[in-house]
Amino acid sequence: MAADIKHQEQQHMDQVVAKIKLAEKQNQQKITQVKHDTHQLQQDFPHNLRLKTETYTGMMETALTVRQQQQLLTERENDWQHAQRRLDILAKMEKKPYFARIDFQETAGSKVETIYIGLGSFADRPDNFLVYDWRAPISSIYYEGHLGKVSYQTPAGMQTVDVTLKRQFLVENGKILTVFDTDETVGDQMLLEVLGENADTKMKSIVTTIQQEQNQIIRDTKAKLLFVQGAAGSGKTSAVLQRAAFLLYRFRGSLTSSQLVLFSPNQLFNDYIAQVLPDLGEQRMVQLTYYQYTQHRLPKFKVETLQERFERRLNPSETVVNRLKSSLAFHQATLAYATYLEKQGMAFRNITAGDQVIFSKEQIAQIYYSFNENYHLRNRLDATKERLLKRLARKINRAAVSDKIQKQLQDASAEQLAALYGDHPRNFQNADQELKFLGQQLVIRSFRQVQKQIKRNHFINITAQYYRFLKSLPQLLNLKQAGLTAADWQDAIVAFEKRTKQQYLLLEDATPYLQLYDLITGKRGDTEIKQVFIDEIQDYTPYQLAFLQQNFPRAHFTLLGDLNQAIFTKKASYTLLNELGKLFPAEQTKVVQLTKSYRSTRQITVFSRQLLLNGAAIEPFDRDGELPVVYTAAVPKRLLEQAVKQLKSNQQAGLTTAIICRTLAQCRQLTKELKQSGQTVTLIKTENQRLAAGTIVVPAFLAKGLEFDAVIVWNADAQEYAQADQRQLIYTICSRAMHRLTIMAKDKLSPLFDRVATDAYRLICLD
Ligand SMILES: Nc1ncnc2c1ncn2[C@@H]1O[C@H](COP(=O)(O)OP(=O)(O)OP(=O)(O)O)[C@@H](O)[C@H]1O
Repeated sequence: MAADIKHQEQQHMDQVVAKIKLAEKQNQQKITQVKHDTHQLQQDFPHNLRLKTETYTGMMETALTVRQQQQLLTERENDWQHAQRRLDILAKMEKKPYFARIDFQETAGSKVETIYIGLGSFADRPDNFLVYDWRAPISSIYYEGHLGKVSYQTPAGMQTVDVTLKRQFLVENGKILTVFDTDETVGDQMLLEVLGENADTKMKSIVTTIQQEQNQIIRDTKAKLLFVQGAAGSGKTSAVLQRAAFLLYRFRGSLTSSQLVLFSPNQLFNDYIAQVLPDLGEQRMVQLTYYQYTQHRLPKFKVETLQERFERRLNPSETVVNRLKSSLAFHQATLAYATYLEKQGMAFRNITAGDQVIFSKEQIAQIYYSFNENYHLRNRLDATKERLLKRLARKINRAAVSDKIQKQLQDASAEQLAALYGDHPRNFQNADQELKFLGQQLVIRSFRQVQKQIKRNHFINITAQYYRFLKSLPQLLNLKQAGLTAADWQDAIVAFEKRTKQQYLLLEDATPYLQLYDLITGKRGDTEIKQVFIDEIQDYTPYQLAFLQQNFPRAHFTLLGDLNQAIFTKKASYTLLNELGKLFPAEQTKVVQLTKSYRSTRQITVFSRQLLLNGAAIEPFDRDGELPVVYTAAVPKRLLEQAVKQLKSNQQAGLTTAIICRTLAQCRQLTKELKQSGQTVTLIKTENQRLAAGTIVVPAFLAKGLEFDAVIVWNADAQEYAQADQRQLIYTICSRAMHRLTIMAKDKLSPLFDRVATDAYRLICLD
């Protein structure tokens, strides 16, 4: 019976594949035709073009012809790109035309309809869809429910159908390997197959096995803020990438991938996920890290790096200062300070030429505050610039006829004078006019730098301004309420001053600094960006989110995170959700929880969730594996020997291993030792590296968001992980493992593991 079904389905697939191949051929012909047309257009163009430059109408005519030619070429180019993209999708579909079949009835007694769902849609004639795109409204029923009545969203409203069959296929190269008939949303069996595979260095799309709750994230089009809190490995990153692909499809014609931005935890991660959108047949979107976003706008500073942020140890008062600078209250204070600056308190720099002061800071301040109260900071700055440029022009005119300049002109050589004339026609009314003109040219040259300083806002001093803001803070908010004394705050200001002298900015200062800068210069947000996705949101501060919201005023935000993996913001992350409520109105916010973890085997998830104080809600996916193993030894050499053995055993099982240490220094040390023992390992030192194949040694802060077949947690002892706030870190590290987890500790395992039941792992003492 099953064999019959498989046979029939294969026959159907063969027919579809044949039609896809035909379409590929036609597409290829179209591409060849477009290429030929383009080539022809370019060749013929010089012959068809008659340059008419004598008269104005002639010139206009020529310009018009050139424009038409450009338009034709652009059209061809678009046709070509479109056909090429279609061809790419067809080539993929030829190998795997679809992965599911659904039979359903629209109303009781009506004809049973059958649809097939694949990576893209395919019709052999208009409206005769042999395959539906996974993002089409009707495809939603595959992801949304069991057999029986299922509702799905269409542009015209909700539709309900009666699903009578749900069939999934595992396909390779046009051949059906397995057929699953299921009553599940997306059957566990199929998921098991997919999850049992070994990891690649690139993330894969989950299009065939998207789960119901993930589908809600992917297909939401209403929320202005979509907040996803999900356990490690629950598919947040996967869902957001599918979501990007979905939105591009749903709003095709009005949304392009350049209007999407993804903020990711580090560059390594960008490399890891880079292939998903292209695999789904879409173009890549802009991906960047928050560090890149700020550092690029602060070229004169060295902004704190990920590693520095992670390894920096804060004393109690620094922790409170850090929390304050990260808060929405501090953001409010920045806005309030900007309002105050409309009346007084702006810090200016002299405008100079060499050592001569052209406009003093007092003069500039006087101009800046001379405008009436309707002028806000942006207009004030623009009006000041305008006034300064006018005054500069007057200065130039006066100086042009001064004795000093006229004397210089008399001494000038013929070449120098020719340079001053430039292209200007030499039809002056009289000699005075001519000398004035030459004088102006001479002065303009020496004042060019001054003009630049004015135009580029060099007369405003942002560092001094930010410093003044910090000093004014006690008037803007209640320090005591924030848990700080005046003396603590004073210390923080001194520390800031010291750092800025070395051109160094902590990440906690970088954002307020930029925010103040933007308020003063009136920088407008980027209205082109329509969707902002932020992964690992727990590592962002409320201040940063407020800043991003201002920078992308038209965008919808999708924020994904796991408060249990807050390895940078630690406890502070728990206030994030609260603070978010202040940024986005509740009626435009949707919160989705993902509790099932797909990445790891049941044993690994059960083990790692016990590391958390509130991990009980995390549901393991029922995929069986080995118990995690913990090795302890008093002699470090024993652990190293065991690590080498473990690497070999992992390799034999076909598993790629990542050894994760807490710090980069430990990674370096371990890499050295492993290499001395003859192991081939790659040390991941920076996020700018590529994820190499084979064993890697990687510090915890770079392993964020990634996953590996096997993980070895190095130095998991009491010395290394002693503090309560490292609980999230150790959870993050352990939850990177898909199939096998090994933990190595010198002497005694860290007390952070005390909560884990002893039957959740095997403990082996190597002494
Ligand atoms: N519906 C699904 N079908 C198949 N695989 C899935 C599905 N959902 C998640 N996975 C797999 O689970 C693993 C974890 O997914 P992902 O990295 O998206 O989770 P995450 O929530 O972002 O994790 P973390 O917070 O730990 O970084 C990936 O290998 C992904 O392919």
